[in-house]
Amino acid sequence: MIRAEALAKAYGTKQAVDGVSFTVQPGKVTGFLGPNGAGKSTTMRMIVGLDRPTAGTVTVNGRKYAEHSAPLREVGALLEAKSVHKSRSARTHLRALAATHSIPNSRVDEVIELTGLGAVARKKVGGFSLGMGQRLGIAVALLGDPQTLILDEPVNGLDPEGVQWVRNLARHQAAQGKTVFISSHLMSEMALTADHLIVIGRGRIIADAPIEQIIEGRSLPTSRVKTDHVDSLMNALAAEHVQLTRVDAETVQVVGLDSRMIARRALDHQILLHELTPIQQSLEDAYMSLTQDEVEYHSHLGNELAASANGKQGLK
Ligand SMILES: Nc1ncnc2c1ncn2[C@@H]1O[C@H](COP(=O)(O)OP(=O)(O)OP(=O)(O)O)[C@@H](O)[C@H]1O
Repeated sequence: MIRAEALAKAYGTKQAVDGVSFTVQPGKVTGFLGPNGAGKSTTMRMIVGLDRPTAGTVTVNGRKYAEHSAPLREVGALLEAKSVHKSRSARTHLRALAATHSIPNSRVDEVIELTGLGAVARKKVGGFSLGMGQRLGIAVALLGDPQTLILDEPVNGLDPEGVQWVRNLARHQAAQGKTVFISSHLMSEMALTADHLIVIGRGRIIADAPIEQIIEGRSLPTSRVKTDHVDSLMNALAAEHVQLTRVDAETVQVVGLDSRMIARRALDHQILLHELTPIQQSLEDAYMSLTQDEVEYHSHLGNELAASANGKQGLK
């Protein structure tokens, strides 16, 4: 279990992490999401003692990272900054790390196998692709068979097979009762991987809940309705909290009314509907709506693309 209490980090006048409190529970995959510069890496670095908090505390299984006698056996971490001698082979690197924690060479062979590095384990790390480097980072994280796994953007640079492999690995570790904390920009990936989400924006927690709750909590009911009497239907449904968009001559998208209420209003006004389809919001939509005020650098083009993608989704 990871517990942060009023954890904060300032770089000069920049408040990178602004007093966050959260708990990451064992037996689950917890996703750590947030826009660029939100404070994810800084938080993760503080968990493993690579950055010193300016205020607050963070513990892993009740102790600060540095207070664990064999940290590699307690916490395995893949963080963005890697310190690997480029002229060493992956195997030598892993063996050197294992030796510092009295981890047997047989475990080195196991993690090489587990991370699919078998074919390149004797090659120099300097020549590794980004994906191979990520796999080596994950092999290091797994070396001590730790109770807690912290992975910062683990799918960066991985091909689809690699992405699926990370997902299975995370789920498998959580199923064994381990604490798994993963940061990612890929909402769609988190939807498939995480049980619980902590969302951070500008150094503050903006959501901390099971994944379904985040999707449901942020989404207004949305439906696609077809009728031969679009104008009459739009008049019948019009209200301050309801958004109506005419999609084509017979289709309206309705946001802010559930489908039961739409059917009731149509019946009251004697309007025949020939389609009424509730549309599920994606995690991506929920995330965009949560973080829209928290992004450090807004991209207008990005927002327009997202809006048009959302519109398209509603029409599928
Ligand atoms: N060493 C540093 N010195 C100064 N500012 C820093 C340093 N490290 C991070 N920051 C700033 O702190 C804020 C949080 O950065 P951090 O890397 O933790 O965010 P992040 O959520 O991991 O972002 P990304 O997804 O882009 O990696 C950013 O504004 C960043 O510019």
